Amino acid sequence: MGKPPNLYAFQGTDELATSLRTYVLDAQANALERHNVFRVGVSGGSLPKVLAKALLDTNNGEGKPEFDKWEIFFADERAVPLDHEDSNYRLVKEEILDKIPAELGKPTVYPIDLKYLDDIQEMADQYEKTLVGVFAARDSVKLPMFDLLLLGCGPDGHTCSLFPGSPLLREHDAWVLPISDSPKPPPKRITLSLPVASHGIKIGFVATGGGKKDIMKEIFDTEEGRQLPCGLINQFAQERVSWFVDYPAIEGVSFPARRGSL
Ligand SMILES: O=C1O[C@H](COP(=O)(O)O)[C@@H](O)[C@H](O)[C@H]1O
Repeated sequence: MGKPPNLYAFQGTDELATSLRTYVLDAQANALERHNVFRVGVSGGSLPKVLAKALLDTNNGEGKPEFDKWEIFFADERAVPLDHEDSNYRLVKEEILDKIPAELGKPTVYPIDLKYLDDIQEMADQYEKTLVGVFAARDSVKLPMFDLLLLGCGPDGHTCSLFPGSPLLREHDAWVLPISDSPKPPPKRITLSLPVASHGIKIGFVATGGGKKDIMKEIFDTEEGRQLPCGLINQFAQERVSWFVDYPAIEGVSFPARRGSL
């Protein structure tokens, strides 16, 4: 039995962003030492804004993101054009990519292939092929191992586009899955599978605001919550998981949180 996930709580998003920066830069340093590249999977939703605060404040602490060594993948993506308001790529581009100061370099980004907007099975297969190309042949690597996965938590406990009760949660072979009936619009999406989403060297969740407190209590304090997608990642990845939350998001949560620092 491994150690439980880490739950770090902060007064507000400024403090949260400062610690998230330290966490990301630490993951970057480890990755660059290991293989001179930093492979990161990111989510959409509320995450990119907080991540931008963490990464783009050039006056914030020691160390800097070395973006020219970053390879950015999408933990999930909606089957829409890249400039569509629902696109996770658009969100990450507008919040982060477009604002990276030139001296920090440019990351390599892997968006979905728009050729397959009408065939999400093919879109998922192609994104999986992209991962295979980067993480080495599927036969030799059972699962791709991201250096860092940065995930969100929906108010129903979903993460990536893995929703509570979805049959996709039982998929153990594919790396990337299509979903055509997402309960949250838009319905057509692709997502990393649960085994891949649980397999990062580090997995950081960000959840902020009082709107998340009920689901945080469920995930951390109840047996049913441990079966929700976020709870399953907590179970599978244990101490490789770190949650970055603000105080309103854990109001009433009994699971011990470390407050104010990493
Ligand atoms: O639909 C999605 O929702 C989740 C959670 O979003 P949040 O706004 O509650 O943080 C997000 O992580 C995922 O990437 C997105 O496609």
